[in-house]
Amino acid sequence: MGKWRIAGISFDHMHMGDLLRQVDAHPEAEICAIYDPDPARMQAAIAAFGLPSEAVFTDFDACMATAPDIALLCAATADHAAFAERLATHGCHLFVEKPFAASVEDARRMIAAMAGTGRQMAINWPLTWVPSHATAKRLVDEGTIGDLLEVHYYGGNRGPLFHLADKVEVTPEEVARRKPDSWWYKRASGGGSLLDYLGYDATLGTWFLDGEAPLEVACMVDEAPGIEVDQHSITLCRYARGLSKMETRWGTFTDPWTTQPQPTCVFVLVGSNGTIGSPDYAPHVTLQTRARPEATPVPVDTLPEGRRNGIEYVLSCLARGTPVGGPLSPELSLVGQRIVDTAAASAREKRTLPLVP
Ligand SMILES: OC[C@H]1O[C@](O)(CO)[C@@H](O)[C@@H]1O
Repeated sequence: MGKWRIAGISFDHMHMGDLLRQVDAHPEAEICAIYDPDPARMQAAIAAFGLPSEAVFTDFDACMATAPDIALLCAATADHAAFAERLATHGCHLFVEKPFAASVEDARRMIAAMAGTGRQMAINWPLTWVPSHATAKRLVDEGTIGDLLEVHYYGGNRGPLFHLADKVEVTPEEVARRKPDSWWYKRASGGGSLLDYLGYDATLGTWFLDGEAPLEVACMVDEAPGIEVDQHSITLCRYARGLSKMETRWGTFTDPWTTQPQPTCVFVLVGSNGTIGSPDYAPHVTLQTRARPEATPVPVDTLPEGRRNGIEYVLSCLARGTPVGGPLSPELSLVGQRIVDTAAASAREKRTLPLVP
């Protein structure tokens, strides 16, 4: 078989540049087309990957006429469902960059659109491929900390406009210039830290908990004057096994991939026989067990080929004809989306709510 032909649809989310880099680096894949209504937003990718003008489109249908095997979707969150419905008619697999959707209803529209096409949909959560979190999941699955009882997460960054693809930094002056027009700060586009980040915590949390869903959810968001979206949210989830909490923040003191801020961006997993601390991008996780209660660093695993990033993983599943699993599966991501929707409703109504169906 020839190479997987992959089209990049929409450059709203800066991760399009990172995903195209993963495609470009993959020996069995090639970028066949990119699409965005605004040519300026595609310039960096055109230059980085030497894309010819025939592969660059400002018209969606013309782009899809290249008949890609896989479409990568990096649209504003509120546009995921409409794009998925259009893409599903083109017979390609769909790779959606996080988050899943703006609502459970939209997520189910996406699942319904892809059902019966014979093609797969994957929702990529990049933190899945961070070695510390993958190592934490392995340790949980191996029973190292006994039964998992609590998941705690603090996640975020200085704000979505402070970096571009490849984590290229943007100056505070440029951030201030872009902020008034940016989709990230518009409610109707699916902006805000809760929609951007809670899906991470909720979906990876559900992965650590082997798919178990909470019973009820309570959430509070900040209300900054002059900003219509939240930049900080704290969510409590009551599971049959106890309480977990998930916090999202745009406005961390530093970006965790440059210098870990305080509070640390981290998953803390508490089990019946131990605990694991897994900071984003850390070279080791910290393990406590009953036999060895002192905090012990465990070097992170080297992720094997096929599991080093979302593109590698999805291509390896497609090559083997197996369904995508873990956090990338629509089933698990839908549980995360149900937590996100319940949290958003809880914050609006200022009360605890049962998990939405
Ligand atoms: O907050 C904006 C974006 O920044 C990241 O943390 C890293 O690129 C993404 O996961 C998030 O969607």
